[in-house]
Amino acid sequence: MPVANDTPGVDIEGTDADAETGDLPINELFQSLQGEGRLAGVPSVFVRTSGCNLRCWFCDSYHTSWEPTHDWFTVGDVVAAIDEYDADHVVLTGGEPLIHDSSETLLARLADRGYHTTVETNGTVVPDAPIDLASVSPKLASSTPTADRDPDGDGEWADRHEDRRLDVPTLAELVESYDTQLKFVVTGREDMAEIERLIDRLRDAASARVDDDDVLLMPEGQTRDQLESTRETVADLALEYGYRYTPRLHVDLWNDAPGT
Ligand SMILES: C[S@@+](CC[C@H](N)C(=O)[O-])C[C@H]1O[C@@H](n2cnc3c(N)ncnc32)[C@H](O)[C@@H]1O
Ligand SMILES: Nc1nc2[nH]cc(C(=O)O)c2c(=O)[nH]1
Ligand code: SF4
Ligand SMILES: [Mg+2]
Repeated sequence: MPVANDTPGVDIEGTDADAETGDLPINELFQSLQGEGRLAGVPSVFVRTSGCNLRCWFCDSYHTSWEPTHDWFTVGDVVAAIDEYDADHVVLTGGEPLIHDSSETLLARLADRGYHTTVETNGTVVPDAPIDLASVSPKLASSTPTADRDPDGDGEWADRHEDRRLDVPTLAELVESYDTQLKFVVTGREDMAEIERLIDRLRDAASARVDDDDVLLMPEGQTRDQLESTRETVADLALEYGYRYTPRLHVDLWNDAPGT
């Protein structure tokens, strides 16, 4: 269900509109196969919130970050919409779902109802909520929207993105609190030194283990054609470094069309 846009172009990040009402800005809600990560292939209901505290230049969900669009749903309405599907797995994504306090309420309600929940998050916020799989995608330097790569301007977001994108204590807390996969968007071999350094720092900072097979390399690409040029390189890097590779099944199957 793609939802209508009642507030075109409004930058909801940094506002507390949702905190006042308890409602969630929902960009889309649909059923598909989980396309990424450890649970790739599992039928799941996706809830995509709008608004993000980062601005990756490659964001495949442009209408939740660079130009957020959404309708406001009560948590009860979201639960009712999920219940319409015959599914055991729910994926809460965005945008950045964890910037909204009501995502915690939603996750608690879903746990009470017996759903398995995955949260797709950029790893800059630690929630207080039950989550079965924290699917954390820390953002590398190659994600920064410098003027030459900005999809929407001249690099106005670059400094804010750079300041916010990585916080090792926050990542350590996530790893300690939840069953976690670390899913890096890889643009090329140049990303590997930063990934290795970050994993080392995280292992030093966190009391929980971070195994090599909790680290997933995912090729950057919003379309089949773009993935065509990155996936083999990234698969080879996974083999070389001993990390896991994750496909992007929804791009391979449906070219990341809305609602897939
Ligand atoms: C749109 S994000 C939403 C969740 C959260 N903001 C985050 O970044 O993890 C969902 C997933 O898509 C990944 N992603 C976004 N754009 C991508 C691209 N162009 N290629 C590969 N993965 C991408 C993100 O890294 C994340 O794992
Ligand atoms: N099929 C499918 N799998 C996904 N896994 C993570 C997604 C996301 O956008 O967070 C996603 C998505 O958008 N579609
Ligand atoms: S953190 Fe996630 S939603 Fe936000 S801009 Fe990056 S990929 Fe898009
Ligand atoms: Mg996606």
